[in-house]
Amino acid sequence: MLSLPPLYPITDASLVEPLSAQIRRLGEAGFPLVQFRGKPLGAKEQWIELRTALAEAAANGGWPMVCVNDRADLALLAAREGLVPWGLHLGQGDLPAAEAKRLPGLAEAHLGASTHEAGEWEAVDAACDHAGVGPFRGTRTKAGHAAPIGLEGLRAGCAALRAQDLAPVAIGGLTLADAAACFEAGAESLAMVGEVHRTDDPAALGWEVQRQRWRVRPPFRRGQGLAIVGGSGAGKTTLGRELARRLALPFHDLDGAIEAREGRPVAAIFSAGGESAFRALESALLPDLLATPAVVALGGGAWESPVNREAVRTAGFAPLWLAEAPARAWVRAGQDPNRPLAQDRAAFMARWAARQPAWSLAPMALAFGHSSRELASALLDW
Ligand SMILES: Nc1ncnc2c1ncn2[C@@H]1O[C@H](COP(=O)(O)OP(=O)(O)O)[C@@H](O)[C@H]1O
Ligand SMILES: O=C(O)C1=C[C@@H](OP(=O)(O)O)[C@@H](O)[C@H](O)C1
Ligand SMILES: [Mg+2]
Repeated sequence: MLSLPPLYPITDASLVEPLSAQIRRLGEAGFPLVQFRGKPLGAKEQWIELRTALAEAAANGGWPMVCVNDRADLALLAAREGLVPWGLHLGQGDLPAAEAKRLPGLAEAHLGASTHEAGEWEAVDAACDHAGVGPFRGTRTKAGHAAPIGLEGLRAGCAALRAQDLAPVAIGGLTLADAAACFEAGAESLAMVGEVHRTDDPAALGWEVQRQRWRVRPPFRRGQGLAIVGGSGAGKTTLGRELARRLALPFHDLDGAIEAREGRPVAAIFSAGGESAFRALESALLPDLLATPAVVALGGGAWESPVNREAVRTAGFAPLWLAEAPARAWVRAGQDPNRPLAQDRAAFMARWAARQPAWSLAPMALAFGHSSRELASALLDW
């Protein structure tokens, strides 16, 4: 099943703040995925805002990922400009997902559907990998919506979607107080419009919703090995060491193991043999670190290799994507002399954007500005 963030914010076109500014602000707050919903604005304004948002995200490591609501035409236009959105969310009356998938540039886009009742829950277009289930309750952000489904409807909808391997997204007037019940009912993610724009601290809201999800569905089992993946400077090594200490498991840093084996720093390995020499060492050493349960922090590029991903999977380790905002990671890792691929900001961001689809295969952990210690506590609070 597709891995989604616990909280999925949606833009609100009734606000004074332009949609592109909302997306930038939510990305900076730490949200990896935001839905661009431009209704009821006209096509011209929606297009300007969408293009601005996607261009800004592209220059910032592909963060946040943007899912376009309704407008396959605008998603297509964006793709034609090389600004392929993360996904496209289609309502019952919009272009069918299977047709949208045929549009040039959108073959890889994540397609979502809106579902409101039995019948729709069981018959989602096979081109989709996630779907909204709602409305949970009546909401003022959407006029003329379907009847509220409540907790029982949500439970039935989520079960039907999960049976089709679709990630269920609860939607419709949700607040923080609903989070635990919605996750218990089977939601993978909570989509919010009102609550996320009402609060003056969306990061705190995102953090609390994430805690609720982890309490209901821990991201790994006790005793199970953990493989932390994500970009350079995300905090993988720091979090990994902290988690291992608390779990009383050994800690291995893949870069550290390589340096110990080679007797020289990462930068020296890169300057002597280039990136390919370093990648060969990563793949050769990783299986040793996965031999017994441990917390393993991978380097920023290690998860790109299908061989390494398979090694983690066959070892029974739980992968965890430490999904940090790349701008924040750059402040920490940028121009570190021992991180050869973190020297030029534009190259760092382009690499981040290219790697994000692979990282996002793993369940994510979001820091929202919290320390590694706080993140470790939240991850183990079950
Ligand atoms: N959650 C965090 N908040 C603030 N600083 C952090 C956090 N996690 C890591 N750091 C700091 O950022 C730098 C990079 O962290 P590191 O663990 O080496 O990242 P990675 O292994 O993902 O490249 C370190 O100086 C570390 O102390
Ligand atoms: O991004 C990358 O490809 C790299 C990241 C580094 O690890 P961190 O993610 O711990 O910085 C290290 O493996 C090497 O410099 C290459
Ligand atoms: Mg590291």
